[in-house]
Amino acid sequence: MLNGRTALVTGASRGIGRGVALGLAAAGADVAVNYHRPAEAEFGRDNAADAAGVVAEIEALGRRGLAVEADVADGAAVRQMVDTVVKELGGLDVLVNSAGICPFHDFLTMPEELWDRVHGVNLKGAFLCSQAAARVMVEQGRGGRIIGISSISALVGGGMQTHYTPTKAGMHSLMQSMAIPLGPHGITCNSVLPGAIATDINKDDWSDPDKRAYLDGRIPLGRFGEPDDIAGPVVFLASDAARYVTGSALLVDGGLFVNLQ
Ligand SMILES: NC(=O)C1=CN([C@@H]2O[C@H](COP(=O)(O)OP(=O)(O)OC[C@H]3O[C@@H](n4cnc5c(N)ncnc54)[C@H](O)[C@@H]3O)[C@@H](O)[C@H]2O)C=CC1
Ligand SMILES: C[C@H](O)[C@@H]1OC(=O)[C@H](O)[C@@H]1O
Repeated sequence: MLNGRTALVTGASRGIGRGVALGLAAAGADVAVNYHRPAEAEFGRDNAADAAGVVAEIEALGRRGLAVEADVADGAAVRQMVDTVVKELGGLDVLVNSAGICPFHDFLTMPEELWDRVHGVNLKGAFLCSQAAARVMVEQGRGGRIIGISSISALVGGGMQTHYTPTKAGMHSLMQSMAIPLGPHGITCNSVLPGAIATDINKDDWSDPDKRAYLDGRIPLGRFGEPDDIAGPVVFLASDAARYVTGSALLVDGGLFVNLQ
């Protein structure tokens, strides 16, 4: 479905970003894997090594892969990253904004700096990457696809996520508004809204057996999601099959949202 296309996935060293990157490669795309070097290791991981591993998996699928380092909240680094992707892989057709953080925190004691950090990565980062990618796509003149990994949390609240859920609602709103100026260029902009997907972002929160049991009991399909469950919907939105889909949201949550009682 994506033969001959080139994609960039942000935050693709692990989790949903990695799953999406591999799904895009399996569908025929060459894929750039964005990673960043945080001040302190995230979940004890080596992001550069993890990103190199994802590139090796992409190459094992017969596609070209490229690891590109950039903090998505840093505009100059983002623009340099996009330039590198175009130079090394020959163009850019698909951008998936997956980079994101969600350190759970109480609202009343939340420091302003944490709000700024979460918004910088999750929302400003998506704006910076989308703007840099769209500039290339417009110049290329062959259309394009921009996909934001929003969340079920764009639709409902989280008591320990008052800094986070607005960024997920904002991700979807950003895609909706970008769809308007980019439509005449054949560039579609859509959101995917995952539910509860087993990745590092949830590792601490789901270590509470009661929380895990609560969520598990609310999912009609009877299991937590995996990153692979997000790859297929993203491949669809990135493909020609979704050529008339823009400004839309695709909820991918196993039924979690609708199952109130
Ligand atoms: N896991 C879940 O249940 C859900 C996750 N999401 C969203 O999915 C996206 C991916 O999250 P997960 O894969 O679950 O988490 P994860 O923690 O496994 O992966 C997050 C990725 O973003 C990268 N990242 C963090 N800060 C960055 C920065 N400044 N620059 C570049 N990369 C950065 C991390 O290094 C990592 O590769 C996030 O946007 C999150 O909000 C949405 C709904 C549910
Ligand atoms: C971090 C959360 O546990 C995860 O990310 C989201 O967007 C949803 O709230 C998931 O539960």
